[in-house]
Amino acid sequence: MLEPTVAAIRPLDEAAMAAARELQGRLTKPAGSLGALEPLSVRLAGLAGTCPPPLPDRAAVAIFAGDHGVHAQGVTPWPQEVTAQMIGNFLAGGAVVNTFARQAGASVTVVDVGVATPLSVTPADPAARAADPVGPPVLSADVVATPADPDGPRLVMANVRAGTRDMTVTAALTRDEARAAVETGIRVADELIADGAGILLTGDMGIGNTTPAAALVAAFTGVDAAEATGRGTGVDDGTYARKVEVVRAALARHAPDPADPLGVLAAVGGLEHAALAGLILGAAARRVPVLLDGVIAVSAALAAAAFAPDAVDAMVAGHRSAEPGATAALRHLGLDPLIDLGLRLGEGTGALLALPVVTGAVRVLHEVATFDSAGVAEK
Ligand SMILES: Cc1cc2ncn([C@H]3O[C@H](COP(=O)(O)O)[C@@H](O)[C@H]3O)c2cc1C
Ligand SMILES: O=C(O)c1cccnc1
Repeated sequence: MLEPTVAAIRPLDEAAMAAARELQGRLTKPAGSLGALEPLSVRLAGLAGTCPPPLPDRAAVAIFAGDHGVHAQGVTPWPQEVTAQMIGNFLAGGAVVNTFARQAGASVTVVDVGVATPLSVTPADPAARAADPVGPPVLSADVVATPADPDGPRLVMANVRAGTRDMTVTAALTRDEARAAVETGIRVADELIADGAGILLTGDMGIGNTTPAAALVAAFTGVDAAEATGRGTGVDDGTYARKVEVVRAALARHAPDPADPLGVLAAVGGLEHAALAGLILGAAARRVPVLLDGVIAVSAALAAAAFAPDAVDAMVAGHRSAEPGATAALRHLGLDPLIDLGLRLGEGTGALLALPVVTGAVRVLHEVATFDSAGVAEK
């Protein structure tokens, strides 16, 4: 599934981009006055292969959740169980991502791709659902399916393994495990797009996951561990110094080759990072834009770009995370984030806040009058 998906990722459509540039020049506004929205609208036309491109409606955020063996190195103050507990919160609608998703009108799909704590949700079946109509929406499927409440958050059970191994001791994943996670992400993208999603948004949950994110950024961009590593959930000075050394030690142990993205993900990645790389590849192959969240997302985007350089054309950087590794990754990808609010939460929150900007960029091409049609004089 990985290889055909990578092979399906093609360059942007030049004719559609030329049409979008030409249309931008005829709309009733000074040329260039919409700043970054103009090249974004042109790129999305090139991605869709048509001008105007479809409105990015029926937005879907996919939150990939996983745990991390490197948690044992004391890289975060939070207990590992919080990953599973937050999944319960996502399904109950109580997390920040749920609030922003409701505001944006986006669906929320949580994917357990590698949580270590057994989830305290029972796989739903229609009979159980009917008996408990107000219980949390749960699914038992390794693909996205329609839950009893089609508008509520849903869970996809696709656990590859119960957390990664400690990357300072051994490779976090085998190549087969990394591939299984990437292919889960591709499948989730396929299912969400088949369900009608016009744009995918990346989300993540995994206590400790800013540490593998930093290692991925260093491996793919070549920046030093200190430049790639941030304070995550807010670690103290001692923990931060240890975290930098953990990233440095993992890179020294594995010497990951950036030309072998599956090898990098296996050595120092996380299951949610690998699945996010797959989601991005799946979206790019189907020529649907993917709106990136914070440092976990952009570290996964580096892997996706290493698999398929043209996948970058499908990526929109939602925001600039406060994590320094995010800035290093965005620079490497050549992406400018749409908003910069000092967020450092993850879950998909920054991507959701940026969604109206993307929609606005496209809606302009659909709705704004031309100088000709509106009878407005040109300069
Ligand atoms: C309550 C809570 C909710 C979160 N939502 C996202 N994260 C974010 O913080 C974690 C990464 O930070 P670190 O590497 O420092 O552990 C991930 O779970 C990420 O999704 C959360 C973290 C916590 C504690
Ligand atoms: O940038 C992020 O996504 C992020 C930052 C800190 C903690 N968790 C996620």
